Amino acid sequence: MTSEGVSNCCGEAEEKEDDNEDMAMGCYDDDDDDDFSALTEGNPEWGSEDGVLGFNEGLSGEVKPRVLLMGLRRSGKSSIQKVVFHKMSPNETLFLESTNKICREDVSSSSFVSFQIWDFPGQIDFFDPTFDYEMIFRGTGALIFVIDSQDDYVEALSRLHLTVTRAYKVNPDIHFEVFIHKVDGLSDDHKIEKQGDIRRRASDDLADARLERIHLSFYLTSIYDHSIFEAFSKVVQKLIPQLPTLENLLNIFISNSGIEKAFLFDVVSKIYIATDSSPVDMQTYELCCDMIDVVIDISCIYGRCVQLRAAAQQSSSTAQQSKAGQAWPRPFHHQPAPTAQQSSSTAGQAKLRPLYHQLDPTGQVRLRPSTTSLLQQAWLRPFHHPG
Ligand SMILES: Nc1nc2c(ncn2[C@@H]2O[C@H](COP(=O)(O)OP(=O)(O)OP(=O)(O)O)[C@@H](O)[C@H]2O)c(=O)[nH]1
Repeated sequence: MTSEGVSNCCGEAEEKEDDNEDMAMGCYDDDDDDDFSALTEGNPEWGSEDGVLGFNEGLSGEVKPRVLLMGLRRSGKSSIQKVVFHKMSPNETLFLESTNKICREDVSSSSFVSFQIWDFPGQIDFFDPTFDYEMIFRGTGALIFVIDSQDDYVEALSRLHLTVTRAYKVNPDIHFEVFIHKVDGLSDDHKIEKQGDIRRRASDDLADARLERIHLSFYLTSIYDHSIFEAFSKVVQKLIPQLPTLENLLNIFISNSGIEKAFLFDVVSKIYIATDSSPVDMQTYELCCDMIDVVIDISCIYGRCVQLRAAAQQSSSTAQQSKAGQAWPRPFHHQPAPTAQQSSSTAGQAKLRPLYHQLDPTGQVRLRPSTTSLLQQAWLRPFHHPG
């Protein structure tokens, strides 16, 4: 399953010309001028009367569930969005500027994966009377509240409580997801301890407000490993009404094929939208993610990939190659020159870079070290034909 549509909130637009893949970028930047005032009632503090959204669009087209990313400033909201949906490398998030307006992103990977992500500025006070939070929460499927685990989380917890209780009153069907984020800096014991403490305090706050019925799900996440993809997978799965059917099909698939574990992946984001009912082992998930990279790398070498040269232009100035990554050097001659639109699509290049980032200035295709090592492992392993 490949991603057809992902929209970018930062004014970049890309179109991928491929038979089956279109990436439509919807932008909510200074150029848009729509109904955002309906939300903010013209409050310029939100920085977006020229910004973000068409709230009437539900009337004209399909209504997609919303996934809201909320939390205090610098908790990591935009980084999560960029790493998961734009393939930004985690280190690049160090240079992200603070978000000062709501950004909406359409993710339309397939008929199963279709939602909008709204990234809220940390400093936004959406309970200001001039801010129509009811309108936001009404169409929301999941609210992800991001807590920086490396910071003092007392303020974050009171903000979480306020957000959840308000949202629940407007829409009790929202799934409340708490990402205890940036856990890469913590030891395993410390992670568990933090999670327990945050869970206990959040539950106590809800109990004090006699709102025990609100269910919060907690995840330990970091953009520096696969935990953020796993957590997002679980969030997205809750928005897929066909999930039980998909799980059943995967159960049937593994019981009839002898395969140990099956995931149904959205290839580009590496979110898995369903798996069979056996428990998910993180290492298996990571291995599958790496194998997807291998397949993409190889299909990029042998498949039809009109944007490769555009990616090469981007990569040639940035790629730092390690010796281990120089497997399969291969001259690259047959790609058509990019159209003006393609070559101007910096968003497209950014997205392609992690997938194809192994093109050097001379046009040699080079695989990522992880791809090379996986291929080596696969080739060194004895092959037993089932027959
Ligand atoms: N160590 C670590 N740092 C992270 C992680 N995720 C994000 N960061 C860093 O946290 C800082 C803030 O990230 P942002 O994504 O800009 O935070 P934000 O919540 O969108 O901030 P606002 O736009 O101000 O609301 C950046 O320097 C990121 O590199 C993580 O998983 N681990």
